[in-house]
Amino acid sequence: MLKIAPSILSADFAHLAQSVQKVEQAGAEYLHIDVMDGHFVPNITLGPLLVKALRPHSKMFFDVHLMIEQPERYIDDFVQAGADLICIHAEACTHLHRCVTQIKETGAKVGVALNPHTPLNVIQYILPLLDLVLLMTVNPGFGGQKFIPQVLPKIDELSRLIKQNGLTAEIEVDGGINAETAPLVARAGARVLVAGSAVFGAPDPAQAVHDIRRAAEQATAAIC
Ligand SMILES: O=C(CO)[C@@H](O)[C@H](O)COP(=O)(O)O
Ligand SMILES: [Fe+2]
Repeated sequence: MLKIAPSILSADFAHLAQSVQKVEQAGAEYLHIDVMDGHFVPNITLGPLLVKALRPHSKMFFDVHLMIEQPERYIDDFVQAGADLICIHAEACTHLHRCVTQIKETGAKVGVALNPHTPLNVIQYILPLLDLVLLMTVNPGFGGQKFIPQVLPKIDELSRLIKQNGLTAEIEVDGGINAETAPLVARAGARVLVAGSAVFGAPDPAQAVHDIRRAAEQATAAIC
């Protein structure tokens, strides 16, 4: 089943709880929370305190995307704050397997994110441990960037790898996803679609969630 994950990076931070409730009522399954440290990426966003503040306002699955160096320092804090899944960047971890294991031991789900240029083989041997692989379709750091189409064959390759090996990891895509690009990534095999500016920058965020889902579902229905 296809899941829509609005990214709060493009939401109105002064009215965050209301913005989150709008997309939850529209049926979005995941809430994508972008954490940036000003080192791994040039931008700085938010920390566990904000996740904790939002938690009582939503039953959505909190998908926390850590764009931070040495994420092992903050995993426990984000899980205690209410994260359901922690996604770390392969490029930000010297000991990726150790970080993945640390997340699993908290009881949270675990994801690994790959930048557009990073090959799939960096996660080849730990793929069976993962609940989710996040393929970045922009260079991380900012919302509102243009989709990078060169990632499409990578989505397709990962999708085949997961199927061929009988694995269960979900493929998430993040960056430049809207009703035009959603069909492309869904056709390639992505099943969790992050959308920030296309949802929270739209005049009607609830309608935007429906439009992205419909566009992706029509594309996958056409394959079957
Ligand atoms: O992780 C990131 C950016 O680094 C994303 O989650 C963005 O928030 C997506 O924003 P849009 O490209 O959908 O506007
Ligand atoms: Fe993200």
